[in-house]
Amino acid sequence: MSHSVIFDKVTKKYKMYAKNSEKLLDIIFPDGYGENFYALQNISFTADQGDVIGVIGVNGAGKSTLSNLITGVIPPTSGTIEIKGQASLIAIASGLNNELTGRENIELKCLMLGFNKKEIRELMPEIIDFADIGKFIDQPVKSYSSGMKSRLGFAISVNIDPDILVIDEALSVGDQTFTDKCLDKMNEFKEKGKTIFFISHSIGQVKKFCQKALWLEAGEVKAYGTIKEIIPQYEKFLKEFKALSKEEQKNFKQLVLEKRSKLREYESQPN
Ligand SMILES: Nc1ncnc2c1ncn2[C@@H]1O[C@H](COP(=O)(O)OP(=O)(O)OP(=O)(O)O)[C@@H](O)[C@H]1O
Repeated sequence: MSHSVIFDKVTKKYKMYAKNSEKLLDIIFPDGYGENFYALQNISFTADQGDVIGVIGVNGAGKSTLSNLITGVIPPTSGTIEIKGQASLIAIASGLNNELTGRENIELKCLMLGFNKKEIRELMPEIIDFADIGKFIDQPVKSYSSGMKSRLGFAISVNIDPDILVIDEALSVGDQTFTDKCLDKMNEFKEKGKTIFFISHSIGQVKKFCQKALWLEAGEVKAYGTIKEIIPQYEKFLKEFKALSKEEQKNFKQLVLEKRSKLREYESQPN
């Protein structure tokens, strides 16, 4: 069966409250309290079978929100997400229960994905071998380093053979040997025609691994196309962005949001 991911005008809104009491008041008087914050706004794109897409954008652009939406960890506020095939998220500590051991987490995730006990017994050694975290596999996840969590998350996700794989910064932690092992596995997936979303701050890795790029900026799609089209534009942007002071970088997102809101106001005015 072929698989794809279709986002149609997807928005994820969060409410921000200055005080906890405002949060309570908002339950009693909906929309009277708190400030709307759009982590993603009006996102539309299609990813087909075999697409390997690098999701790029500066801190806070909305990359992790997008990966959580694709994998169903969070629901959209509005718009529709159509996922054909089984998506699996690889993110540091994603879906791992801190109180359970590594082994128990493997069982839990596999059960949630519909595997039976026999299938889990067969998968278990492969996953443990890939994670390669030694005796820690029988320790609670709360005692793991972020590298170990990433190893376990990656090992579970790739060994359950999903159709759609979302890799959220998994390769930014861990040693080179593990990174190489992950890249090998990802290349294997690529050859099998899986759909892969690769969320990364490393332009080098995106260029090496992906054919397409989805550039998010302040919660919207700035551009979506081939690596050849998008990366030179993004590199130009990043060069200027990095030349800003930390304070200016922080203000940048606000400036983009203000400009966008002004443009929308202008567009909605009658001629
Ligand atoms: N649960 C939440 N409540 C409120 N705001 C949130 C929540 N989750 C994310 N956000 C906000 O949404 C925006 C997008 O966050 P997201 O983590 O998706 O960005 P990102 O591109 O993955 O950033 P980074 O590269 O730093 O990981 C940020 O401004 C973040 O503060």
